[in-house]
Amino acid sequence: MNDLRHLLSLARPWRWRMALGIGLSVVVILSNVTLLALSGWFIASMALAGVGALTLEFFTPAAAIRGLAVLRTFARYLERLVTHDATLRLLSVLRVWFYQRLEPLAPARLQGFRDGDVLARLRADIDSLDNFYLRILAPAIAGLISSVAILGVLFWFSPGVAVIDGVMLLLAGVIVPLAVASRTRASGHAVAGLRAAIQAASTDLIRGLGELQVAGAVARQAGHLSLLSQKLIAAQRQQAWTGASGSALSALAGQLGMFCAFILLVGAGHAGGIAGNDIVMLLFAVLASTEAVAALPTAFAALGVTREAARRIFSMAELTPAVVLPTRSEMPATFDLTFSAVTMRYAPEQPVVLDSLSFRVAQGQCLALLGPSGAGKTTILNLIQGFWDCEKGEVLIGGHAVKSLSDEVLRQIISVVGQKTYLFNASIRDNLRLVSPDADDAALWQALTQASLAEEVRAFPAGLDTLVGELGTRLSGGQARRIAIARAFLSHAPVILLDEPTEGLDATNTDMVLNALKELVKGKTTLLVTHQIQPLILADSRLVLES
Ligand SMILES: Nc1ncnc2c1ncn2[C@@H]1O[C@H](COP(=O)(O)OP(=O)(O)OP(=O)(O)O)[C@@H](O)[C@H]1O
Repeated sequence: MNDLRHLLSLARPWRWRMALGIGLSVVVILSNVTLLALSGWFIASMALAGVGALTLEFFTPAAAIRGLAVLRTFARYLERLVTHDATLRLLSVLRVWFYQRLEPLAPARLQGFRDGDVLARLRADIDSLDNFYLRILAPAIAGLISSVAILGVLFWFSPGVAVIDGVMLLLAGVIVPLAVASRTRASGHAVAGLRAAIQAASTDLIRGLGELQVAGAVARQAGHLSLLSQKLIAAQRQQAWTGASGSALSALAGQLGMFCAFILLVGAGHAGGIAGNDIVMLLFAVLASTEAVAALPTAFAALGVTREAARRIFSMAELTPAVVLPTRSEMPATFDLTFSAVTMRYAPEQPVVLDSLSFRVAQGQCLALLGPSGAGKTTILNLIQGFWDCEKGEVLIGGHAVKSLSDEVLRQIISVVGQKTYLFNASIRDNLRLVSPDADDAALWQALTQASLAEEVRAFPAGLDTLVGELGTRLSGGQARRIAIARAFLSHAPVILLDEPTEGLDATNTDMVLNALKELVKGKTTLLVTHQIQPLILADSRLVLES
């Protein structure tokens, strides 16, 4: 329930809009009940007037019936407009709010989650929260207010009928929905979990299709996905069945209430306590009053999914980032890089990766980091980028501790060229503008020339508009690497981190990349991680780490 309360606190800015939606729902329910009751009364009165048992002025009730029909249609339209508007506004803000909380968690805190799972939280779980106000909170509050109003009016006519209707509303609007919610709690958890598992398995299937095909494992992965889908269908079917059974029970309670009221009212009618047309009106009112609570059983069937979705979102959003960087900081005046007695481990129970490591890279110099696999070279790059914090010691840029610099400053002063450059499925222009959104074509061509890529891009029919494909699959490995170098030129970052910049490239591409990097690192403080010999021509000095 805490998660749902948290959700409500995020919805505070729209509380008046939400209250208006609930108010309009009450108007719809009450106009419907009144319309049916008044129509029943009117028809019965007309019949009695027809046999001369009653004289009737029929203009006023006929006009009221027309007025109520118009009111209920108009109020229903407005209610849909206002409640959906409030819900969509809440969801859009929630998505941005969640993304803003995710960003500082990457990459350190998100490594324990599968990509598909994070995506499912951002998309499907947030979508599930539309149930909360639209299908659960608003109908429940509107149902409560309308029920009290209906029972008040019934009590004025006949306390006995009010008691019968009260019991019926309690049964249909409280007991049945609560029973439905408790029966669907487990399947609700399962639905949210299975949706995330399906998202993760589909991501694996699409991303690893090449490997799966080579290993002949596509059918196995597809079978796993199909199994998860069947489980999801079974869980959703169970929810739908329970919700539908709840609705049937609620409707039955309504009919039962009307039957009991009928027996009571016919008895009262015989005793002369109540007129025939009023009996019909009250019976119709009892029957129509089920509308106040009719939506609740199916709504409460969705409560489990909604609660689980809220739990999954808030439990991730409440994680503390591995490093909390300040929101603002000054820009260092110089850009030398210092590790001062740095001791680092990834978790308290894990072994030490760096043990009292100290070194300094003077501004404009390039230091090559060498050492066996697992010695901690990538860890050093992670610390400089502010992705992780060290246990002891300090990492400084221009005399400022990295963790005292804001995220914005760090991203401005550091540029990374690694073997795994993420390219978006967009044009070359858009991929370059990622680091410099305002760069014009002249600046982009200059960066491409500096990265030794301009000639090849000119040769593409679409030039800068060439689409690079998913993860840059339409470019060669060397071209993708040189896009990363062009980005580094565009960013003008004074600190360059090179992580295996020529790994996996053939001799020609290695030469081209190294020529571009020679230009890039001129005058910049550079840290080069490599297992290869050729990139060492970039380095002014070397540091060999022991395993
Ligand atoms: N995110 C992480 N969580 C936990 N342990 C990690 C993490 N990243 C690296 N390690 C561990 O830290 C140690 C150093 O890893 P690191 O990647 O820094 O080595 P490396 O020198 O860059 O290796 P390689 O040359 O193979 O890339 C390894 O034992 C590794 O298992």
